Amino acid sequence: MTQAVNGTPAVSLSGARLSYGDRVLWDGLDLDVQPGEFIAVLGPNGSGKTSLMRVLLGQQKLSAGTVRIGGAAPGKGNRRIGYIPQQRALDPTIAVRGRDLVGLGYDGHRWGLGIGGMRERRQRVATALEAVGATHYADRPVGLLSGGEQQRLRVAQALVGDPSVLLCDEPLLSLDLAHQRAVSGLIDAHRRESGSAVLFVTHEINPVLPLVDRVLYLVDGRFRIGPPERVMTSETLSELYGTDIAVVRVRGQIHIVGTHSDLCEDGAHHTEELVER
Ligand SMILES: Nc1ncnc2c1ncn2[C@@H]1O[C@H](COP(=O)(O)OP(=O)(O)OP(=O)(O)O)[C@@H](O)[C@H]1O
Repeated sequence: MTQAVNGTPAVSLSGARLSYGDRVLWDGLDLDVQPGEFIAVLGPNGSGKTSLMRVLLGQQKLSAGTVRIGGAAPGKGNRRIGYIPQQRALDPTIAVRGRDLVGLGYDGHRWGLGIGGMRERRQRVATALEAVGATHYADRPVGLLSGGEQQRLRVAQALVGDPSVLLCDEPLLSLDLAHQRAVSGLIDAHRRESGSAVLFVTHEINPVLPLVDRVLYLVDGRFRIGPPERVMTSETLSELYGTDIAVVRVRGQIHIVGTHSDLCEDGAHHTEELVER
């Protein structure tokens, strides 16, 4: 993990609370994320993971506490946030080409590019497309691409602007194993080379387990923060879920064993780690 040059965390939440009406998603959340740090954000459906991303993007106000991105309030000033949103299939009638979609990620914080700037932009977009294996479909309309192909473009779009904070909301969904590895490798390389802090929402920790510095695990208003070996234990997860949960490690992978209703809000399926008893 890269240490902050001037000691300013890439992301800082202090006494953070988010509630919608009577429903408290999380409260008293203190979290400083250092440049280059990789945080996995875990928790069942509805525990507030995407809402946390929205707070960091400046799209959702905290109910209490403070949030800082690189020392400043989130929002318009923080142009170097890369965001890979939770996947939704794009409208099939969208005629924009993949190459143009990725270009928007480069333009986000640059205005009035001269000729040299345009050349640089073209090159950076081409490199990002190549890195996610999207070059061969970059000139097709994005609406006609498969879910996995669209997802790889979103990853390229988030990385092309060289973000200092990378927010990823289930970026591996609908990717095959080879592309899951390629995408997590790209995110890892980016944070190592440019010191970008990564907050990575996922229901399945195993594909990124070797990259994870700390886990933020949210359950029904409660949370735990710490390295995977401290948070992903039977004791901690049983406390968090308020019921008997067993965490089993098999060949370096983590499996959570509990009943379906123990692990899911409203009985909804939430995790591929789930092993029914
Ligand atoms: N603007 C809003 N107003 C009221 N309730 C909201 C709002 N946004 C989200 N919620 C509710 O807050 C809860 C948390 O939503 P969020 O999308 O953050 O959960 P999540 O942990 O990302 O879930 P999932 O794993 O299903 O993606 C949900 O019950 C959702 O319905």
